[in-house]
Amino acid sequence: MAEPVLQINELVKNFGALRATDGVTLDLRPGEIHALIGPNGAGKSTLIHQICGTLRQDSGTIRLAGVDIGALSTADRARRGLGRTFQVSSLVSEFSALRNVMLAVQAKQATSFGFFRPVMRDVSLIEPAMAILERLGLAHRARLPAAELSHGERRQLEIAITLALQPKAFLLDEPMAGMGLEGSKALTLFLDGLRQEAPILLVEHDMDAVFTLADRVSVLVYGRIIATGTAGEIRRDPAVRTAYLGDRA
Ligand SMILES: Nc1ncnc2c1ncn2[C@@H]1O[C@H](COP(=O)(O)OP(=O)(O)OP(=O)(O)O)[C@@H](O)[C@H]1O
Repeated sequence: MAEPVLQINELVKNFGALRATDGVTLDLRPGEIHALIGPNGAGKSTLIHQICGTLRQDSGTIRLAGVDIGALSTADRARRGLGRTFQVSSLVSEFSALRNVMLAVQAKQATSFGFFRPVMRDVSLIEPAMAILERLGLAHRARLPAAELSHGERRQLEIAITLALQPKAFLLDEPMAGMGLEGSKALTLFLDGLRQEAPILLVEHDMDAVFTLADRVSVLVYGRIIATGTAGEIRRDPAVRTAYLGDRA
């Protein structure tokens, strides 16, 4: 079996007496979408925060492409190839959609080549940034300030920015939230192709998207993974049905 791109081992995080993640072990293999589901308060966000470094784990390890990143800053983890979208927007709202993506393209070039140039004067950033906006169906909105985009378009723009950074693994935290039916369908189709570029750890409440996309699903309940398997296996798992899915399976 291929080496995992991301390997999380026995991760623990306590908030006082509450154990929010309780020995979580999971991996992300090349080319896959691994969905993480579970009820509200199960510890999904806490886990994502630990992987990307905004929260430090109490114990356990996080390896990206074989390297232990568990003690690195958030920025260093991103530089090493952890591509994360946030539940809370990371866009510069007064900048155009295009300029937001150009900044990300430039940030990637700067880590690769070690220098910065003024963004808007750098025409070499426009073409790759426009190509990414086109892939997300946002090219026609390129010149609008991010603040004027719809909620769904801003979520897509965040993915565009993450894509521009050419990560080794994507961490997508509820990308379908607030997207509407058509938006969710389009994003599902897009994510289906995105896994070829880098594997995706997908935290998502939209079960249609999860069961359509995920190669594997892990179910987190009270900070522990109670099952990992294919969509079919998870749907049939009696413990999962009791703890979470019920008649949604
Ligand atoms: N900073 C914090 N301090 C104290 N408790 C926290 C903190 N962050 C999260 N928790 C608690 O940890 C548990 C896990 O919360 P978390 O937000 O990770 O769950 P979640 O699965 O992401 O939920 P949701 O699906 O609602 O986003 C909850 O009981 C929550 O109240």
